[in-house]
Amino acid sequence: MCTAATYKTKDFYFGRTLDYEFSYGDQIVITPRNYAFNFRHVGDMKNHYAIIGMAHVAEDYPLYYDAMNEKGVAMAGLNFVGNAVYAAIKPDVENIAQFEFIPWILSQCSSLVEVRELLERINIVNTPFSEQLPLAQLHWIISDENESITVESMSDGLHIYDNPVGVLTNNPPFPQQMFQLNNYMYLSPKQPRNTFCENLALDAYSRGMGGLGLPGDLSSSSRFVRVAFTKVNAISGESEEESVSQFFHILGSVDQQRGCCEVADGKYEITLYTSCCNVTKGIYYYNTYENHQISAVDMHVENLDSDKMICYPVIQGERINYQNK
Ligand SMILES: C[C@H](CCC(=O)NCCS(=O)(=O)O)[C@H]1CC[C@H]2[C@@H]3CC[C@@H]4C[C@H](O)CC[C@]4(C)[C@H]3C[C@H](O)[C@]12C
Repeated sequence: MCTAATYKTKDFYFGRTLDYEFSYGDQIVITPRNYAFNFRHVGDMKNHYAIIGMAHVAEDYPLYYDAMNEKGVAMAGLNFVGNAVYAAIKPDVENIAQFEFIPWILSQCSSLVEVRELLERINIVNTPFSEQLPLAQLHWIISDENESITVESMSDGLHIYDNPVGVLTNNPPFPQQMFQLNNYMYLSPKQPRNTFCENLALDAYSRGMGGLGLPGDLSSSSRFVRVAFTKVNAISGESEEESVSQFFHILGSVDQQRGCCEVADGKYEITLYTSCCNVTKGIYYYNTYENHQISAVDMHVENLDSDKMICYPVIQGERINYQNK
């Protein structure tokens, strides 16, 4: 399971949790403007917008999980198992392998308007990266500071949905996730009034009762509702520290603790990492299950005109700030 969300203060923020029982081995990867992307079916792209994100690197190629570009567009791939179906190669369209989708969009789009145009010509195809890395069944959220969309490639074709709430989890398909929010329209951060029965002396005996009924479990539909409620009500100051801190709290509402979600005998899904892109400034923040401290990589510190990939390892291990020794 995974969860993605957007957040706006002075700057625009986008990020995700990546929940799984093991890591593929990931790094924070920058592909500068002159790194050549050799697309499998549409040829080489020698220059493009610079990209930063979390990726597994194989054969000098960044297999991005989530990333943003220098123009303010961000996107993430989340599991969509049992529903994702990729197409066969077709003539007269842009055939993009599923693992190329993030580079394809982020290398050339400076806004969601441009993303929508590019998506009119795209065919997301079932070409695997390699024998060792077969097709991942994913769907995607793509955002800029003005809007978000969800992209789902299914057996009945490619679906592009407006995503007015700016969050995504896993199954079921996005329209069903949005529909279930109808069931929670009564939730509120305010204390409830007694509309149950005016003759009963009901008492709002605890704070937070306006949210009673918000699902608390780790299923993807429950995480969708929970993170949506948290995100739409979240308030913070506008500074970078206050915004980033608040963003981690929003995704913290759907954090997965080891032991609570068994996926096989003795194997547990956990939140391996949480990311927070400052999409306006090109700074990639993250923390991990084993390291709560927020680390950051700023793309604009690098030579973005280079033709070589730039990689930073994920920093693991808790750093505890002892105050008296
Ligand atoms: C496992 C993750 C989703 C986590 C998740 O949602 N777990 C819940 C399970 S459940 O849905 O709740 O049952 C996903 C998210 C992004 C994926 C990579 C995308 C690039 C690349 C694509 C290639 O084709 C295959 C290898 C590749 C490195 C992919 C590996 C893996 O697939 C990644 C990490």
